[in-house]
Amino acid sequence: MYPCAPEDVRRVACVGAGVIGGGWAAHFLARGYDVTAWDPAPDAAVRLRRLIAAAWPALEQLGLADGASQDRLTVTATLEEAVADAQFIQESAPEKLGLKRDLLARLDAAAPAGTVIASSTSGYPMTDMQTEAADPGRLVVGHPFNPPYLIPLVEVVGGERTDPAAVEWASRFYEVAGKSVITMEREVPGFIANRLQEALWREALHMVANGEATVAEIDASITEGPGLRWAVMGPMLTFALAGGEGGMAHMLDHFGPSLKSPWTRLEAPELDRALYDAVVAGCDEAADGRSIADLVATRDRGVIDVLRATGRLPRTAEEATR
Ligand SMILES: NC(=O)C1=CN([C@@H]2O[C@H](COP(=O)(O)OP(=O)(O)OC[C@H]3O[C@@H](n4cnc5c(N)ncnc54)[C@H](O)[C@@H]3O)[C@@H](O)[C@H]2O)C=CC1
Ligand SMILES: C[N+](C)(C)CC(=O)CC(=O)[O-]
Repeated sequence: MYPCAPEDVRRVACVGAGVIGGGWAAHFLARGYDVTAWDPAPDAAVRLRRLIAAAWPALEQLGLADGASQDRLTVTATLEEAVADAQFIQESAPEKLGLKRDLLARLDAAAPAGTVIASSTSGYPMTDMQTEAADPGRLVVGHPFNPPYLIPLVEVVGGERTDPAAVEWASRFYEVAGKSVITMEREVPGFIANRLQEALWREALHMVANGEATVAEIDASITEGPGLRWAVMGPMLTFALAGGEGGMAHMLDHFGPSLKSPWTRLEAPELDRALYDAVVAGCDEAADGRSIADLVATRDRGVIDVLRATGRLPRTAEEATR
């Protein structure tokens, strides 16, 4: 049914080549795949090659697969050419439901029979996106994190009409391609990680809107605080340690009653013009004159340092050869 086993994939198509599609293309190239890409924007090829070139130093530090090369990228003139021989397709077009529905149906019509098609959507359930496709069984969500070439996690989930075997195939493929995979049994709004991030972001926006904290204070509260722990242990195990020898049970007995109010207090904030402007201005101030390219390079260096420090990457040349 599938064109090949996940282990035998050689050609991947990336459709939509902005921040995320470009990041996926960089990741797949670094893993030694041939990548075809299509994006309707007139300047897409130039932007894509620039993004991949900027990511490449970080990818070299992570370690390139044998034969990996930026030259294995082909940017095609049409969507049909991009997917004609693809053994896996990653869709990363704008987050608009109608566009995703039409595009996934078009990809389904053009792709070789059985090729799995994954959407990078950061929130739409596949059930809502697969409505127009003739073969919805091969459509899955493969939700990455920015940048996909550095952040290991991808959340995989199907829709009501997805064949569970396609979810399994996609999860295995991502693993082979070097990702850390969470395969979800059922659709959940925002998947897992974005649901958590959205809760944090909702509170952050409320604090900016109410003048309770600045953008800089919000960022520092995470990078100087819980963010340091979260790269090592998730929020659950981290809080279990807050209970001392009594672990999570003591933590819940001790703090549960006092936490009930903050859990239920706030609705989504109104993203009005004043809040929009305050968040944008706060981020400009936090960037302190650094360009987006400078910030990307700083983030990439920092994430690699964290991956090394937490043992996900070798710390020294000696460790790398062990
Ligand atoms: N930016 C982020 O942090 C993350 C985004 N995502 C998801 O990835 C997807 C892409 O988002 P970004 O890369 O951030 O957006 P982006 O705006 O950077 O890139 C979107 C690209 O799609 C192209 N495009 C427009 N119409 C298209 C069409 N009909 N077919 C194919 N391509 C088309 C645009 O020219 C553009 O290059 C979205 O579904 C988003 O939710 C997922 C995880 C993180
Ligand atoms: C902002 N975002 C919702 C598009 C973020 C994601 O979907 C994942 C990420 O990179 O944090």
